[in-house]
Amino acid sequence: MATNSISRAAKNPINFSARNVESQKKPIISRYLSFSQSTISLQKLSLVKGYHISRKLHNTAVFNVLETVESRSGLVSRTRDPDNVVNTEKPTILVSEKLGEAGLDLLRTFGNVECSYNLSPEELCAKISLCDALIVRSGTKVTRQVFEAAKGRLKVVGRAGVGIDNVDLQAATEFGCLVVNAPTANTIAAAEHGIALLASMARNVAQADASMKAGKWQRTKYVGVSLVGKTLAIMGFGKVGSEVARRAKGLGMHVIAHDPYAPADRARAIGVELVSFDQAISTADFISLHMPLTPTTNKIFNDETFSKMKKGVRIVNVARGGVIDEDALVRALDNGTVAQAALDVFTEEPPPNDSKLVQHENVTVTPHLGASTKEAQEGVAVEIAEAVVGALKGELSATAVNAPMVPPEVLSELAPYVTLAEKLGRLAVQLVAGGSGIQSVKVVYKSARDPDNLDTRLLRAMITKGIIEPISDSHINLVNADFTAKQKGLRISEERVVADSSSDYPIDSIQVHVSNVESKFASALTDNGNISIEGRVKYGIPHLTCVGSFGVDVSLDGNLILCRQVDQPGMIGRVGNILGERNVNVSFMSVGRTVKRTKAIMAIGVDEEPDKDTLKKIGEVSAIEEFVFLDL
Ligand SMILES: NC(=O)c1ccc[n+]([C@@H]2O[C@H](COP(=O)([O-])OP(=O)(O)OC[C@H]3O[C@@H](n4cnc5c(N)ncnc54)[C@H](O)[C@@H]3O)[C@@H](O)[C@H]2O)c1
Ligand SMILES: O=C(O)[C@H](O)COP(=O)(O)O
Repeated sequence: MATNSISRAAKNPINFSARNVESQKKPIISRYLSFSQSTISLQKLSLVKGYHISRKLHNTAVFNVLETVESRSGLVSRTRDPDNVVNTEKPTILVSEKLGEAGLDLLRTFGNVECSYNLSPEELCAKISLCDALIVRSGTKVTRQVFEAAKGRLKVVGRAGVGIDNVDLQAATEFGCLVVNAPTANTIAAAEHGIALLASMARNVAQADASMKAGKWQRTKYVGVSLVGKTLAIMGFGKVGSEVARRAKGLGMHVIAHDPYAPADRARAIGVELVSFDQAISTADFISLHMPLTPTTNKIFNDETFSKMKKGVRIVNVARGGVIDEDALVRALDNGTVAQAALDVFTEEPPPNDSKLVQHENVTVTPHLGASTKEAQEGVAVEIAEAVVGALKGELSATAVNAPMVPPEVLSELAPYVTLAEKLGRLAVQLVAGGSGIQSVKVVYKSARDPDNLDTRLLRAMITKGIIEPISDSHINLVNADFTAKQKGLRISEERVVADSSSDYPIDSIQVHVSNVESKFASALTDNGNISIEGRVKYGIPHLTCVGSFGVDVSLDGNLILCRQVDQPGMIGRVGNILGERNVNVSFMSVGRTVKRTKAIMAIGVDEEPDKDTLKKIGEVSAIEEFVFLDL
């Protein structure tokens, strides 16, 4: 087989810096975000045509160039010159929450900076149509109404911090507004706050302080517990979680962690054992939460999971309030399952004044202060100022969270392959067994095209998106895919296999191989121990064509059940009946086998998600040896 290797491990990722991209294909976004002070007048003339970009709904992540926007003369704000001779045209940057001085200074070198804090939603909407950029923290809600009120002028929203849950990303993208964040500068601050809460909770510092200020001297009431020798479970072993682990080890704690997607060797390197969710919560004396808020982690700490914890466990949360069912936590505190909790984040911020959780005597609270150190705020301010200025200049940003930058002609040809790529990524990650930790993914494109005539950056980004988004709150696109993969220790390499078919079509097939992991569905593993899947586009529709060593042919739409069974008559009917009886509509079925009457794989597309009982019934069919349900 002839191979033309274009391997690009994340060690040497595609450089999306502006300089590099300039020499490749000029990104569309720079055509309308370009904003250089020296050449602004010429640019203004050349910017009479820009592009309005929208993101397709429903997870496809295909970004469409919708329409050209006739005139963008509103791109430039006018500042009155003191002598009233010339108009110095500079972008206007609205900063709606406190930002470090170093960041403000940097912004002032480039634009007119207006700092207006505590704006009501109406006041923000009234101002925004005069602004080219908006910088916020977690306290400003950047809603669809804000983008509507901007009337096309707002070009970039900068989130001075990690979480972008206060920005309506869908609306931002629809309105052609870039959103950038500052994901790394507050990691240490958040980790230090976690440790501060851990230690002060264990020694009742806040309660004892309040008691003394109330004129009491209660030495026996506030006897604490020691940290040394205790087991701490870190839930979410990412940037903040691993820094908390390092510090807790320094305090003499035994640290374990649960993170289904973290590489075991990164944990081992700092002496932390990765364990299952149940093992972590049932053996820990202290639990510290550092996972993102995603549909999977929403209220993951609830009545059921609290009941599995060691009686008297102590919990710290500096991640997001929504990962805890707060009513269940109050119950667990009341019945003594949880001895104490220390919380920096809440489902609703600020929480209501009469919140039972906040008022609970065994709870220590801080008002979302994790990132609030002078150092972190300066760092975040500079990180976000650089990103916003870069975006206003038309440069690509490594921390963009919603930037579609694909030339329209490339996009229209690749669109179905883009969908295929993301779905293969989503499928691959769902086939990985919890605890395995993905480190290395190889993507193989079979194509008759000359490599120079096939730009796979978007496909690679979408595979990365498919792999990372189900397990993280990161938003992946062409700009930030490599950056995010690298941050998560995920190496993605690409290889080209030359096909002898027609080069009218860009790609014959895409294979995704995940190395050295265990699989929830053993049949997805090939002889070399990798999870391997392959897909193709047929009549414009993405299809799954291979799972492990088994050929199948199902369109990738809705949900998928994969079953391995003894190859014998009647299997399709039996499984089909179970689904039919429970009103689950089968959209397609395909059976693949290696040798007749031995083993076969059945791939079943279903419109609805079958309930647990239905899946159990499928598992009970005697000839079925294993099965897995996959959400596409
Ligand atoms: N309180 C604050 O001021 C503050 C400051 C910074 C970050 N944060 C929050 O802390 C959290 C972690 O931030 P980070 O920068 O370390 O992010 P990160 O992306 O580096 O780490 C998150 C980790 O959680 C893991 N994860 C995903 N799903 C999981 C699951 N179901 N179970 C266990 N682990 C899972 C991911 O694999 C990843 O390793 C985020 O929610 C962030 O918003 C809060
Ligand atoms: O997501 C973050 O970066 C933290 O939660 C900090 O938020 P803040 O900028 O509002 O302090």
